[in-house]
Amino acid sequence: MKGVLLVNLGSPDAPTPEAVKPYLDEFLMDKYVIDVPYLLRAFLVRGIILRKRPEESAHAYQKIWWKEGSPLIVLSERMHKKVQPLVNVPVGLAMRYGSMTIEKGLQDLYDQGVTEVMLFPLYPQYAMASTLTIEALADEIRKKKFPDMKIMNFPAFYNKPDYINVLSNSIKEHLKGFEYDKLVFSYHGIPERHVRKTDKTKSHRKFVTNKMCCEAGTPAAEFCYRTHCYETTRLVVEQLGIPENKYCQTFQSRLAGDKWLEPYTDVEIDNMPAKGIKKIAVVTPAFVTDCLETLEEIAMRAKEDFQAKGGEDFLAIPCLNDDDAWCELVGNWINDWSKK
Ligand SMILES: C=CC1=C(C)c2cc3[nH]c(cc4nc(cc5[nH]c(cc1n2)c(C)c5CCC(=O)O)C(CCC(=O)O)=C4C)c(C)c3C=C
Ligand SMILES: [Fe+2]
Ligand SMILES: [Fe+2]
Repeated sequence: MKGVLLVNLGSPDAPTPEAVKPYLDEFLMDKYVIDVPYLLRAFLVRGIILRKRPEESAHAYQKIWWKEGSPLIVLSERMHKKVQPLVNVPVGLAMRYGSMTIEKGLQDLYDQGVTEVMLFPLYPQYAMASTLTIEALADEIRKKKFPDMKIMNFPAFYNKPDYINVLSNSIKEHLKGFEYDKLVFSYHGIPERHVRKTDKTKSHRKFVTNKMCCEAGTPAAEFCYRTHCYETTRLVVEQLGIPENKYCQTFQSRLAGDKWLEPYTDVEIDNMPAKGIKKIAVVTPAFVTDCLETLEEIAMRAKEDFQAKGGEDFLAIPCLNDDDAWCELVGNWINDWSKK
């Protein structure tokens, strides 16, 4: 029997330093996230980052936490609940980090008689810190615990016309009645090195801000997160007919240290009021679910910084979350696969 496992990133169990610390430890000790040799990673993460970060992150989580729990988990569960009745195969939900593990998700499907799983990372664009780490862990668990199970990885959907359609319609709906000088497409950042690592053609060398690093549709672009982001932006902008001077693309949530993809969201947004850009809307298409990075970093912190610099109107566009059209689309993709 076929079945599906939807996988999102995960959250700590509570917005406290005690709960955030082990969560961040699991997250940042992942070799696909901080991709340096184990001893150096342990020194960076446990010796430096985890000394202060759990306190700071817990404080940020407290600002966005809901009565029912982490927004990312609650919204993923709502989406899961809407998708299940639309399809004829069991659908599970798991998180890459935290207590809703991929192992439990696979076990649950296995117990229902599922032997063929479609693994569905809830990320439109491919990155080793998001998609690949899910695929690698699921395969590791399969080999150890479910050797007779088959796993098929649902590919990145950053340019699928039906996804672009749903995303564009959602953006259009949220922009209704909002006059803006600039629509900012802000994607989660990654170190530039990650793009080079996943490029099997090894043709990525220099990155020039705001210029493509590889051509969409070529082998170099197959696993290029940066080009996937540019493609999502290009296709949405094309569908909505947004002129070139009315939008820009940036990357958020960088950690100190390496060179991350540019331009940086915080720097760009801070500089906008001085350039006369006083009304902005921000959309975050690297996330299908609202989370710390959209609700706190963008809708709170970026907004405050923008207004402190003289910005007037700021609209944070919600992610697709449990939007009906989005859930229907995921249901359609599952049905297309399960009927094959
Ligand atoms: C080296 C560090 C990180 C990389 C690379 C990275 C890539 C990456 N992350 C997401 C999605 C999410 N990240 C979230 C939080 C978050 N991300 C990092 C670090 C890296 N992410 C940290 C340390 C944190 C924790 C919070 C903090 O301390 O600031 C979240 C939100 C989780 C939540 O509970 O709400 C998401 C979602 C993607 C898609 C990605 C690569 C493309
Ligand atoms: Fe992240
Ligand atoms: Fe590229």
